[in-house]
Amino acid sequence: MELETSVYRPNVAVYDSPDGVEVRGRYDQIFAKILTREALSFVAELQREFRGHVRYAMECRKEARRRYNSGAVPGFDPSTKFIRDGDWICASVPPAVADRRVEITGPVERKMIINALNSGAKVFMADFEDALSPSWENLMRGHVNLKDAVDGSITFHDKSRNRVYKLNDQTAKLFVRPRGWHLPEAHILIDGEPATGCLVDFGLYFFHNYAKFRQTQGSGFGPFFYLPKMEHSREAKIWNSVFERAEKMAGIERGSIRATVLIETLPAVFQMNEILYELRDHSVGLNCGRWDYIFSYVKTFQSHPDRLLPDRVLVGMGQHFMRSYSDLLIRTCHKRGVHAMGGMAAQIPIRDDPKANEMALDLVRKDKLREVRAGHDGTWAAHPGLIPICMEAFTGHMGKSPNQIKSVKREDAAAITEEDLLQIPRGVRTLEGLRLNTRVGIQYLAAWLTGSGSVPLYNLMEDAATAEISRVQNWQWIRYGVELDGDGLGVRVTKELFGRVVEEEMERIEKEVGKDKFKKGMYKEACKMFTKQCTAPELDDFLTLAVYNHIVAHYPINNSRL
Ligand SMILES: CC(=O)SCCNC(=O)CCNC(=O)[C@H](O)C(C)(C)COP(=O)(O)OP(=O)(O)OC[C@H]1O[C@@H](n2cnc3c(N)ncnc32)[C@H](O)[C@@H]1OP(=O)(O)O
Ligand SMILES: O=CC(=O)O
Ligand SMILES: [Mg+2]
Repeated sequence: MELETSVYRPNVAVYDSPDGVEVRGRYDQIFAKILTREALSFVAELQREFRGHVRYAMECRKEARRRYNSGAVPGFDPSTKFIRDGDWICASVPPAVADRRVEITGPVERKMIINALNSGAKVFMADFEDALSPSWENLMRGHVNLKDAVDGSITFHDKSRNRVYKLNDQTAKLFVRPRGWHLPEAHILIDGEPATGCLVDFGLYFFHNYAKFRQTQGSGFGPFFYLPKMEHSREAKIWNSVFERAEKMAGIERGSIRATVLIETLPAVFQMNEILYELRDHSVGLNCGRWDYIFSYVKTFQSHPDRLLPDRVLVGMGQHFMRSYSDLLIRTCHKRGVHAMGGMAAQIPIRDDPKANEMALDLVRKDKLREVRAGHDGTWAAHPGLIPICMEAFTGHMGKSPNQIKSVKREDAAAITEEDLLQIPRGVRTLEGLRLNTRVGIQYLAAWLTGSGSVPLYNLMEDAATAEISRVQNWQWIRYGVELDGDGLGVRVTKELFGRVVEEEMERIEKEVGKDKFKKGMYKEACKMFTKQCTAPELDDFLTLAVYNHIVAHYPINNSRL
């Protein structure tokens, strides 16, 4: 089916909502096929059953933040030692996803979905999170696209190239990543309050696709999910209960739904066993979400001036704390019988410069070789052009074995300590680092405000996680007036210096993107928001949460039942 959402006209129709559910997003006949009374009822049931648990989990996050802000550091929880020491394993891996050596990720856009499913990767992670700006239009089109993808009917006509896209016979297995627990969905009110974003994402996708998915993609299992940004196993426990609730509603066997949890917050690295334990009937492993993990390191230590990060470009997987995290994740997953997935290299192919392209591809190759040699079972690719390199690295090492779960135990990683996981990253802090964070942060935010959640900037993939690093690093350097190395040697980062950098970088952005695009885009608004965030007395928890209201578009006429 070709997706043609209706052109805008004043709302005269409304969604058929159950009691207590109010849809405040634009009405569209195509969206109405997703927002059915039955699907909305299911979302409302999830919201009503779990909202208290979610609220409590978010309060616990705040409480932990207060402790870290008073000088505490995260560590292993003595009260759950029995789980870490126990001999349990997770449910066995569904055959359909035993081999996940290369996974491509991308937002839930129509053409991207088709390209990703056809890309030759083993898995496609369709993203409602880091790679998506969660506007009503993006979210609802995303659901329409996924439904068409699961039933195999998805097509896309690129009119500018007169090219029609459709699915190949062989496609990647689909995983869906709902938003994190912290994000609301302001266009759907349940009992007068915005719904929890991830329950909307999960609920609508599950409701419409579970049957077809299990038949065509999961060989009796599924649907499959990626779960982002958790900080504690109590959050995994909520997901486990959500899955059980969904399985019951659908009348399918317990343990059908499977999910990989991203370990992408610093507190969560101390909870990996506990997270797997909570999800042991629904787990297909853990993944190293390296970009949010770096962001979380800064956020966790926002009140620890002795733990400042060096330039963003220097915080790679070679840093001791990052290597320790990846090694311990591999050991933990393999001990529990599940996949230990690697992460995303930020380099993307560079079309117009063969030499720079070769250098970028070489960096990706090295990153993937490091991952497979360490014992990871698969990795992420940001772009179809990187899949052959990732495949070569993993297949070169694993051969025909679908994964390394049984063959690489990494017993040596049992010696990794709290100190290893928290070790301060080494490197210089430079004016160029401050400039790059600023230039990238503003351009990313401008894109996000206009509907794009992942963009190429300076030949790298930028999404919400990488933009967060830019924001919090600037905040930290300004807050503690760090002394710069390199060109800015001896100069301290102050609000005044940052103000000058912002002005100069805005001029540079205007030159680079051209006056016309600069004027039409939301660069000035983005600059204002980014500057405010970097200079705020208190660090905001999430950039995308702080600016979310700017992409909310309510249609009150929807409610008048004309
Ligand atoms: C930190 C994390 O959370 S990582 C996970 C979240 N981030 C992501 O998923 C990022 C995914 N990647 C992307 O969004 C894109 O690759 C970008 C924005 C980085 C670069 O996009 P572009 O500049 O448009 O790439 P480019 O022009 O080279 O694309 C060439 C072709 O590849 C396709 N393509 C690019 N990336 C992807 C992808 N990830 N999935 C599917 N297709 C893709 C394009 O659609 C295009 O197709 P076409 O030739 O049929 O028109
Ligand atoms: O979601 C992935 C990350 O690196 O962040
Ligand atoms: Mg992430």
